[in-house]
Amino acid sequence: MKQFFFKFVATFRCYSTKPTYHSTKWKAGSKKKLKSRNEEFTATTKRPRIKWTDEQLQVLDAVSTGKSVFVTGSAGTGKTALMLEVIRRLRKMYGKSKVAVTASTGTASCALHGLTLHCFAGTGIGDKDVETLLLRVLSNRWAFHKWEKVEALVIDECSMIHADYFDKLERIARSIRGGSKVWGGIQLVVGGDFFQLPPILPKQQLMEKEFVFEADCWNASFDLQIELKTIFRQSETLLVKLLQGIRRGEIDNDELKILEQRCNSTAAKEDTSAVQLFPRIEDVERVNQQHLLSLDEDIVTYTALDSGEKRLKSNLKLGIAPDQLDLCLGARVILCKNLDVKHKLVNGATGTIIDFRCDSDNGKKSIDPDIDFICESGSLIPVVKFDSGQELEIGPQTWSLMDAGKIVAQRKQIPLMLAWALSIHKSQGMTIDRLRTDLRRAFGYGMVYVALSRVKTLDGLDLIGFSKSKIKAHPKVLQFYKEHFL
Ligand SMILES: Nc1ncnc2c1ncn2[C@@H]1O[C@H](COP(=O)(O)OP(=O)(O)OP(=O)(O)O)[C@@H](O)[C@H]1O
Repeated sequence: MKQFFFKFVATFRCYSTKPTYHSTKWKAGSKKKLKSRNEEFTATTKRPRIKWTDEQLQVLDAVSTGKSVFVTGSAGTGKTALMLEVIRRLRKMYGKSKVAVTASTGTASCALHGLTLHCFAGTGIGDKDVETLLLRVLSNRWAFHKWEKVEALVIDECSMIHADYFDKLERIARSIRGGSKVWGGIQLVVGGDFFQLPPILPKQQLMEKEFVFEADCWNASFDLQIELKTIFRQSETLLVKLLQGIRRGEIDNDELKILEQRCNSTAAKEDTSAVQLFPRIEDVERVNQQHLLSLDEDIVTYTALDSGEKRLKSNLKLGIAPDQLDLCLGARVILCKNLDVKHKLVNGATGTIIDFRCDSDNGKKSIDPDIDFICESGSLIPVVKFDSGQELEIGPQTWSLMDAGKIVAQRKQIPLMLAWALSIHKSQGMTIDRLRTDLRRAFGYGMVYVALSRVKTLDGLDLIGFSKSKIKAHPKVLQFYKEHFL
């Protein structure tokens, strides 16, 4: 039986940028000598310099003076970029171990190198009453200790958190830490846009309160609630205006005509480099599998290698490298880890598999030896030609769940995913150059806005199954923004 020996792998610190898709077509050509191995790239990772806007500076100042802040804003206003700076400053203020970095989803928590909120809280999915959840935390030394000592709690993508769960966490924090202060005195920094995807409620669970801003403790939780207004992802005035209308569920006939012109363009249909977004995961898997099989090449399978504390391993499955990855020559892929920010080899960079190399081909073993356990077809390392032009062997990478500066669980896998299609849920937070989205099965609020707000230009957008009725903003969300930010 293959055995996995836990081995510490020095994980490099990457500045996590939001994924950006590049849609330049891969042109087949002569295979150039590979420029570098992954390891050589890791040293060059740098934090990009950002000139913060006045609104962003207001947030940073408030955070630096110990205030609790809620930051909202349209897609692409820099909420996550700001969160990364907030985290850096909080860590300077309190020390790394006293700042908990979390998000509502696995993907969002990975972008911040944090944990999911549920994982941090130690509550499980949080569906029990608060007394039961509190007992659960009290009997979990790890979780209890964290609640006791944390000074600042960062929560990103809060639009997907239930009001009820937020209230329960506040009660837990107060009970464990004592005193009468809201959240037991923890400084909160929460980010998200309620016009994007809402919380997913179990079918049988029709709750009176749904959005986290309806939580009883919401207003008392913050010293400052602020909406960022400057949009960075798009610069075309027309597109910005269009997206603002879609966000609020109101578009006029002229805007509708512009969107109808983006429907089913033949050029886009033929552009295989465009990323396809679907509301449902079944469609994503179907399209990716169809494309993979249509290439009629040998499939090479990679299975993730997990280690660490058992109760945390399930978190490794959320939003990062897949459990199983099937690749073949010609497969369209995206990177799901930052390898080198400076050279644009970042989470979300797209490319095509052009080769598989056996690690012993070049006479010396230089890629992680765990490739033997990950690759079922004999230590084959995929070679990707990125749309930016670079060719690179992609060896296994390590994802670590960190808590208070310590590694608590790890996954090793090839940092790639199939990229012909993605779910709209997965795309929240991404920037995509060339996008095709099939909205026929779109459901609920915010979905059309999330899908369309990924593109940077109107030219990069192709729509299928679009109709005005799919553009919907939740009345409670409209009311919340009217009360707080207009
Ligand atoms: N002050 C700034 N100046 C220039 N660019 C900025 C600034 N703030 C953020 N950005 C850039 O804007 C882009 C969008 O930022 P980011 O992804 O953080 O937005 P977001 O509000 O989190 O979007 P979404 O709601 O879709 O997740 C990123 O490329 C980011 O680096």
